[in-house]
Amino acid sequence: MSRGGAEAPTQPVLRVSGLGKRYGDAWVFRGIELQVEPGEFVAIVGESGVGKSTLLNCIAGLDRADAGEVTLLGQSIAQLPETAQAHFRRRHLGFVFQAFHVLPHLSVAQNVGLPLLLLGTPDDARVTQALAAVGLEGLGERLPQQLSGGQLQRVAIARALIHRPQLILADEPSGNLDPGTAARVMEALALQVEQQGAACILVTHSHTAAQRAHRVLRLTADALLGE
Ligand SMILES: Nc1ncnc2c1ncn2[C@@H]1O[C@H](COP(=O)(O)OP(=O)(O)OP(=O)(O)O)[C@@H](O)[C@H]1O
Repeated sequence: MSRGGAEAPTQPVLRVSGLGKRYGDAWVFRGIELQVEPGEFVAIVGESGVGKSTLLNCIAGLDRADAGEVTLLGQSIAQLPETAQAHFRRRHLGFVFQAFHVLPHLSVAQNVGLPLLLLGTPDDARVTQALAAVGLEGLGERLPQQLSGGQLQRVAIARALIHRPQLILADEPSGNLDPGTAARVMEALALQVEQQGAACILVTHSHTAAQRAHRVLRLTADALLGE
């Protein structure tokens, strides 16, 4: 809190303006506007194929938008040199992919600890904590092939949260999970939002998962509409 009674203005974690993506002449979406504040949990829903994963990928810079701008923590990402973009993403973003992208030759603990290692701040105690938070205590020494699909999904979530990113992008993180495990995974995401003040954008088909969010937005070809 600032002195003199006035609250310091908070900067949005994410601002998306006029965002568009096309393949050839066909636009997947365009004119997308979105602002997400620290501590906000936003769910994005919409029909299959409407472009939810593509939107998330454009926000993360994993896919190049064809129109508009993405501003993360006040920084227009496209204006940074490529290596600075990669570092910025590594530091501030946590991404849970639909396909887990777990590295097969690293142990579960090494996979989860990788973001910290890449940032030059390895921390085994935090890895142990992160595994426990998603119900994988004691499984750190295993290889990914020795885990079930639902357990792998939780490895991906622990890895996305371990460096306490300011923006978490989660693409169907509870898609392959039984209802109990899905609830636990959503709890881990919600905790990160509440306790660390992170912002989270969740793409989901699950009504139950969307209920955890503060705002539910429906993606159409030319807007994100409040539900
Ligand atoms: N490389 C590509 N070339 C052409 N079209 C593509 C390509 N990749 C994706 N698309 C199209 O872009 C659209 C958006 O796909 P996307 O995966 O973002 O949708 P989604 O809303 O996440 O779908 P789902 O809910 O089924 O996961 C789809 O219609 C898809 O066919």
